[in-house]
Amino acid sequence: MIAKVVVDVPSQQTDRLFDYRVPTDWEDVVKPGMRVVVPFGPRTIQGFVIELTETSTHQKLKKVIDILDVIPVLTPELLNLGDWLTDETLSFKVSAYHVMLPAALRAKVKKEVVISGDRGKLGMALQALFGKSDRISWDVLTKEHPSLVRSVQKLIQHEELDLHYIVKDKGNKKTERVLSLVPTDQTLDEILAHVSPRAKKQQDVLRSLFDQSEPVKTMELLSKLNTTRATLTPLFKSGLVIEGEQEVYRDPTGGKDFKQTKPLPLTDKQAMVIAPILQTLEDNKHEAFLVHGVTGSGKTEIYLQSIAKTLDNGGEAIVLVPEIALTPQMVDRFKGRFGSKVAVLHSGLSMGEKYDEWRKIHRGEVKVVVGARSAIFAPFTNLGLIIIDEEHEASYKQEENPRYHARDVAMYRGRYHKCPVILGSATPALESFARAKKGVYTLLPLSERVNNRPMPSVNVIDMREELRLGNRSMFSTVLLEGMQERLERGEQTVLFLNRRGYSTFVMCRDCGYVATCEHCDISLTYHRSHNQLKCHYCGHEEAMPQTCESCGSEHIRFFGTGTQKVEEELARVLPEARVIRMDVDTTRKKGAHEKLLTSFGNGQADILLGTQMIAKGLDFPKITLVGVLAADSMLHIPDFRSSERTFQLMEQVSGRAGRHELLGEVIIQTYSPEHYSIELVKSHDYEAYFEMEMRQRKQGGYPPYYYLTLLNVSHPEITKVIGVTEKITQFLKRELAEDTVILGPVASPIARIKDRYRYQCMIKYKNEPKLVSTLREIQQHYLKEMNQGQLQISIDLQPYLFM
Ligand SMILES: Nc1ncnc2c1ncn2[C@@H]1O[C@H](COP(=O)(O)OP(=O)(O)OP(=O)(O)O)[C@@H](O)[C@H]1O
Ligand SMILES: [Zn+2]
Ligand SMILES: [Zn+2]
Repeated sequence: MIAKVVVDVPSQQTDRLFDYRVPTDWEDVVKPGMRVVVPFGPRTIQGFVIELTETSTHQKLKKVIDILDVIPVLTPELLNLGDWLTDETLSFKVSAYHVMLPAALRAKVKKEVVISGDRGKLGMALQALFGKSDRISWDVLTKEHPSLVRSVQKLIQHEELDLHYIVKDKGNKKTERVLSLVPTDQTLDEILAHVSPRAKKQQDVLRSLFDQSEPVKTMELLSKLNTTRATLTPLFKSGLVIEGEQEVYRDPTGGKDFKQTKPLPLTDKQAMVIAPILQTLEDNKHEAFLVHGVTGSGKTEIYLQSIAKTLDNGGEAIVLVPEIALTPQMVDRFKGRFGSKVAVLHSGLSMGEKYDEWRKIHRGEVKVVVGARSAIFAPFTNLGLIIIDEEHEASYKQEENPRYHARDVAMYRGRYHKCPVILGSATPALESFARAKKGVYTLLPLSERVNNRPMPSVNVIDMREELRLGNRSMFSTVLLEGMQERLERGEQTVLFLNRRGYSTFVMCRDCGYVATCEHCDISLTYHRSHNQLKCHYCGHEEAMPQTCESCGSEHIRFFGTGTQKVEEELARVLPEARVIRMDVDTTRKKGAHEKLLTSFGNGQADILLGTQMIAKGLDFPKITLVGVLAADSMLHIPDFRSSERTFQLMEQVSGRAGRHELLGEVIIQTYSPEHYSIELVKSHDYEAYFEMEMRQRKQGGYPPYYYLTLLNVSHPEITKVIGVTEKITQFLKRELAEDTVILGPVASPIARIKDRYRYQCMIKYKNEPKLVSTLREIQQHYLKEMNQGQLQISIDLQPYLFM
């Protein structure tokens, strides 16, 4: 038997299948989707078995050296998906498979086969191999007793044996020690007779264990009986008690209890929206829905009840939430409804915790996954529903290879499993809403808040006018009065500072010199806590200069507004207000995010001040005022989506106000009050915004009217970068269709990062059948230079970042 293997070397030359002979003993063991170890040149490396065949066109095949899994880590569906992903994103096959798996599986792992059931079921040969021990090394098994692997695999499937991973790094599974009596048919009195009647504690241990059918945690028993390990030693010696290890799942929610919630009776509007979704679940068919529901319209309850129906049908569900919105409050809503059937995957988990969550999915122990982007690859085999909340979020696009969008993967899996995909948002991506209008997605509008609670009123303040009236503070008069009022009434304020593209840079007031990073063409950010300047691209740090580097003036100051500065200003103008600040600096510690939010929810603060991370998911009844400082800071980023992002963010932030009984008010401070992306937030009119923005996109030739591809070239030498980009542009112009637009070569908006110059070229097209093959040709042409030299060419077929 021949295994066709993708080896773990992400490069162009190795991006194909290699044939290896499967040792006869393992012909029944090896399955597609398993990881194996194979010889490759002088080394041995990991690989994925993709296919098994009987024949090979090659003579003299090398053999598979080791197998790393007993149950394939990639299902047949995921193997196909990997193929598709490779084509869609022009990435290497092995990168596509790796993105679907937890990082812990990449680490070098020692494994042990451990007896978890009845020793008697093992058969003679295995019993002999285990001897008195309850475990054997996987290496010893596969290297010295390859013929026993098949029976071990079967026994693992029947849960008589278990495979334990001993990872040296953090991906380790946690185990705890457990005690049990050595099986015997003696009565309790007979067992007790083995120890001295004066050894009370030993007797207590035996008595406690006698009543138990399951092993008991050592630590718990010792503390319950108020004794120490010394008590156990004679019991081990006399062979009455044995100690083993049992896997404990690390609990990413910290062992917190969840209040069980019941489905709410749906409002009429919610009922209308959920009906067609339930129907497709009933019919087992694929359909894509776009739930366009204003903030606070009860989208989450619709998700919850759709999931409940899916589980009733025996299916599984994936819920994607943007990383930033994967707040404890959000997770609680799913755990509260579905309890231990829910696994949670997000970047805050350690490698080991992620691995544990993934294993629960792989073993079918959970039915629902709530997670960020990569949770879309959850290895469910009976997927019944996929939900993407806040579907407009840019974080659903991965910005490294494979550069996939989770929405596309969701549609692929939805078609494969014949199940519905729900996209939900108050402010859908322009592309999605356009598709819904064309009927590609079924549009389900929810235009009112639950129980007809009004949308918050929005007041746009022109900060230029404030300045003219002599107000130099960062708070407009209206906002300051608004916050004062909330303080008096015991209500809460959320202050949002839009930091994207607007950092605290250092500038000389005399000559206008701006401190920039010496490796990157980007201004340095001032960090007050260490009085330091930091580059957010390469991490370079330097001390805050005393004098201007360019003219020597001492009038060098930092500009712009950071959360710390706002906090200081608040302390000055509203000294009695209790403020919680949430930004990268205050939430770095694990659990800090949750702590801050909980104390705000408990009313321990009057003002919550923060960046993007407070824009979503907050649902607190006492928030009646939302203030936005510098709404337009993002508008000037050179990106055709900057206006769309501004509108989406303003709507999201506004949505935090007045979600319950109390009325909400929003105050937006801006220097561009007339811009439609800010103006239209006043009326919360998404459709009007959509029409305006679509006109702009049509004019500029941007999505959804055109498709885009972005090619980025970088190298330490500028002449090299320009030369290569120029050649590529010429080639593209020759090869691609007449009406395809090719822009470039131009310097990237950030023209240098980490001492590498960056140039780009953009392709705009409507229909370009030759695109992928042409791009592959370019990759092939520069193959050697990219592998051996300093040249990098990255290709993004669906760019979201233009820096
Ligand atoms: N049928 C219902 N009956 C009573 N209350 C409901 C119902 N559905 C939802 N709610 C409540 O209304 C509030 C808003 O609902 P939810 O958070 O689901 O809205 P959403 O559309 O997801 O909002 P956002 O997009 O702003 O996050 C919540 O407090 C929720 O508990
Ligand atoms: Zn830098
Ligand atoms: Zn100067």
